Amino acid sequence: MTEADDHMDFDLEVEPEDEGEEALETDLGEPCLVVDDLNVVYRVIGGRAKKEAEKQGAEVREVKVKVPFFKRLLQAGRGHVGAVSEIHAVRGVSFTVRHGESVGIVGVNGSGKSTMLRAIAGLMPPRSGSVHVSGEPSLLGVNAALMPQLTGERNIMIGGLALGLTPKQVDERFDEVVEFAGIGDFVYLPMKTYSSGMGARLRFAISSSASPDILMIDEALATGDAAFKERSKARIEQVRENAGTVFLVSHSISTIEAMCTRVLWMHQGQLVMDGPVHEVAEAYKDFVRAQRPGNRGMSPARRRAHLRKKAREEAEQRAAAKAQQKAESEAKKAAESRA
Ligand SMILES: Nc1ncnc2c1ncn2[C@@H]1O[C@H](COP(=O)(O)OP(=O)(O)OP(=O)(O)O)[C@@H](O)[C@H]1O
Repeated sequence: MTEADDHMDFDLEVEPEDEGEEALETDLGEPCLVVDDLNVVYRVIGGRAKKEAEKQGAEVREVKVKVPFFKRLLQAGRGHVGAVSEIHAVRGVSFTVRHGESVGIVGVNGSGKSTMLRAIAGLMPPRSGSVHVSGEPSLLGVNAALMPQLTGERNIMIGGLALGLTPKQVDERFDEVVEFAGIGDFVYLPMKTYSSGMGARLRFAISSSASPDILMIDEALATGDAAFKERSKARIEQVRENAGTVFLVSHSISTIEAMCTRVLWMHQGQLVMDGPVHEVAEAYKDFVRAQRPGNRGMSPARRRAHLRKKAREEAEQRAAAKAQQKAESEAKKAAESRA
């Protein structure tokens, strides 16, 4: 992958453990989350974050910050801190989610997936728009509470308490959380000594231990082996059966297909598609393939011709299927009238 392509690190391969797997359909309840015209903006100083965001296609603009006269006097001779820019990470996103839904979020690097989850969890104030949640949004609440300098053991207690469990309930679930995270005796060491995968798995294990109303999983599943994924899937189904809602951000489309019923596709901070898992997954895969270096070289005219040909083929397939259906139903009617 070249540097220019490194924001496209998604995975279209079907993982062996995801082969043929689909999320269970459950009865959907009342809406539990309404995101209404959400806009989230980061303010950054200096050029690095700005450049990175521009490379990822985010909307970036320089802002003029008025420095009061006395501050300018105080800073005189100290050099300036650099230009201030605003990165518009989430742009006018609206959707509603019902109890029991399992929602995947896809999009290339920097498309705003994590920022949106952070805003839903109340960790990022929106610039405008609103998020209405009924119930307790989990994971990130726990993330905020955890402390890297403390042992996994202490963090399980802190995280459990943050999720509303009593100390006795945390004690009862301790072994299960450690086993789920697969971190063994590391649980007695400070979390800052963990690999990023171990940390992510422990956070997921803690967050899902209290059957939260809304469970948010940001890439944690990518850090586990097949057995961890299997345990996660069972945990996700359990949360949904208790009418909870699951959000899953993943770069692995097969993980999303195996675990979600609905997908939101974000691009450059905007919601470009929201629909049933297979519909959005197919459209996203097409987009990813078209972005691959070989295909990106296609001239606009050739790409248009390619898309026209594809649309024609699909229309022909649909017409053939319809004709066959009609012929079958006429044959059936004829057979019935003969009988
Ligand atoms: N803490 C931050 N400060 C400034 N800009 C940020 C910060 N976090 C994210 N951004 C910028 O906001 C935009 C959206 O980033 P975000 O991390 O939400 O995207 P993402 O889709 O989750 O990406 P990835 O798949 O790489 O995790 C990007 O342009 C990113 O550079």
